[in-house]
Amino acid sequence: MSFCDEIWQDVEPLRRSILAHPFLAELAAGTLPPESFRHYIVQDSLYLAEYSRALALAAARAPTAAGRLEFSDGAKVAVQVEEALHQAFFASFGVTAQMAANSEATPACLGYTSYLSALAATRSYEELIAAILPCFWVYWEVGCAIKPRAAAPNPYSAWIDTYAAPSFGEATARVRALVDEAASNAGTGTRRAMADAFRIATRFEWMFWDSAYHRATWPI
Ligand SMILES: Cc1ncc(C[n+]2csc(CCO)c2C)c(N)n1
Repeated sequence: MSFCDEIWQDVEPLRRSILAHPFLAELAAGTLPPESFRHYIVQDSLYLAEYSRALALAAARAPTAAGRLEFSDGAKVAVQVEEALHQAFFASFGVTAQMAANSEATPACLGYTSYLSALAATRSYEELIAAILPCFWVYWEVGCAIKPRAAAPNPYSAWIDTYAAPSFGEATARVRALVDEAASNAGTGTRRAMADAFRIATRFEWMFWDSAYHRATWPI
């Protein structure tokens, strides 16, 4: 079994909770309240800006040309494609540039992005890319799970199609291969730290949707 297969199996209960989350169930059914989706896309814009930085730092530290290419491309795509998707949703869900500019990252969003930044600043390349992987892999799994059972027409179909696209599956497989390669050259301690980083980032993926579903704010 590859390292990625092992860590994927480790987070199986988390993945089950993600797939069963009402945010995704209602998104698939097309019944998710627009206010929850609006909250999600505004927070996701803030997330993507920071995620792109984490990818750029992973690119800078990648020991191989394949890693530098994949992560620098990912950093660019995170800004370009995802923001294009967001702009379209901003328009159709009534989010103005002003609303987006004035929004503040929620605890879930700031927790996730700060965690990635902390790994990039003070931990190994191996841990950083293990924490980067759930963003790809969890979204690919969610896209593939939702697409066949999504209601049609669905106000969220562009979002679903993005993450169920074969090209996105291919990008996920390439990042997975880079994580497997890093793990195969790493010692036991680093592999354990990679598994922890992967699990923590997967938890943050659940928290991100949960926070949007409840339209969370800071408690104080
Ligand atoms: C909270 C959150 N997690 C993951 C993604 C998905 N995603 C964001 S950037 C990227 C890779 C480069 O495009 C992927 C797959 C998201 N949008 N929001």
